[in-house]
Amino acid sequence: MQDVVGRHVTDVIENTRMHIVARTGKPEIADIQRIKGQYMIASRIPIFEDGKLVAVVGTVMFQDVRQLQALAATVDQLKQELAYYKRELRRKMGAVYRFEQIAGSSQRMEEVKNLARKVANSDTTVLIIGESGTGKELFAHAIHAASKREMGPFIRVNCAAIPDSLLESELFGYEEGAFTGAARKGKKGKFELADHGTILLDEIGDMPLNLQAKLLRVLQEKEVERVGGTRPIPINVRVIASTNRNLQELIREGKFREDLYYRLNVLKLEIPPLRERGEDLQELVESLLEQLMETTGLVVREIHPDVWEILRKYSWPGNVRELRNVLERALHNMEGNCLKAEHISVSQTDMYRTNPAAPLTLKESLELAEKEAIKRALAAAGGNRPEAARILGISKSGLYQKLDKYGLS
Ligand SMILES: Nc1ncnc2c1ncn2[C@@H]1O[C@H](COP(=O)(O)OP(=O)(O)OP(=O)(O)O)[C@@H](O)[C@H]1O
Repeated sequence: MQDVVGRHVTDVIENTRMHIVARTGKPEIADIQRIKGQYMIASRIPIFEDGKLVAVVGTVMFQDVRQLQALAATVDQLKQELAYYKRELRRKMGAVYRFEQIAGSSQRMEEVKNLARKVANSDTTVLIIGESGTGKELFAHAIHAASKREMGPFIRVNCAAIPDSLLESELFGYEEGAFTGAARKGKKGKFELADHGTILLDEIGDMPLNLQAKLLRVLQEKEVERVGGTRPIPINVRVIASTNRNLQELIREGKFREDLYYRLNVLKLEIPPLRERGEDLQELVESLLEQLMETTGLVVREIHPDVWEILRKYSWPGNVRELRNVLERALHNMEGNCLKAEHISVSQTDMYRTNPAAPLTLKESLELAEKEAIKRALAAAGGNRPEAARILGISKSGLYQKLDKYGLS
């Protein structure tokens, strides 16, 4: 140490640039420097006092660049492992779909996907509306998976499937002894389970009014109170709500709270029905068949052109879910590896709704008219079938046969 004091740095350290930094005042971080035949990683940092450069500090981070290469290799491996665990965790947590898996490049779908992608990374509440089977849940998954909450839980609650009497405790949990006579232990609700993640409130339009009020408070206060509980529990949850019902109509009917609607409707995603995006059909069929071949082990090598004709003419009242079901049935009906028209079974009377101007055979026209007449009679009879048969002027058994034929039973 003694013998270096007072000597110029260039006499002491090989290939040094300390004196240059002392002149320029510009720090040099992680620079490669060759010393005694070895490459090292060095940083040179100028020190200022009252705006005046007074010293330069030099440090060697790696004595040998090979150490750095080893570190880089370790980081690479860790990154790969992390990606693997992220994938596994995501599968376990339930958010299995990503935007890339949402098939459909029609302009309308692209618009919806772009909007959803844009909003995914914020904590914005999203309201997804669209007919049943259009892919609302898929979008909710993809938004979660593209957000900074992706490592957190994704919890879905179907508000229509849970009896009203249980929904409150399902959503908000309950404290020990909350239910009289029951020695049940307390339980976390879905909101608590979704902490640091996303909750999907599916079929929100079916939530009873009293719970809508409680939900509104939860969204405003960002805390939940368990049934029978006395202390609020803070929660950090992103909310996505979805419905196939017309919420504005429900508001007019007094069945949905307007203030809750505005709380949820921060960003609205409208998923178009399949019949309005015929351009997506081919991409959807390919994507769904790929999934189905994987799950069923059956293989389609060829699709007969007649199949496309049927699929294009059909109006898809059940949207993509129905398309998936039709394809799955077709796959099981197939004998070889070629998908043919005879394997596809769709309701004949829903065939031409997509294009009312499409020419029909006489039989098809008659069937359409018959189906329409039956629907009207049933509506007029308030669902009473013998009465509907009387209106139609046919026997009860005749009506039952036709209900079966048209899938109306
Ligand atoms: N764009 C798409 N690409 C691939 N698969 C899709 C697409 N849209 C929907 N599906 C498939 O269709 C089925 C129904 O989708 P999903 O459950 O998301 O519909 P939904 O709108 O939430 O229906 P519901 O309102 O009845 O709950 C699922 O099997 C989903 O994988």
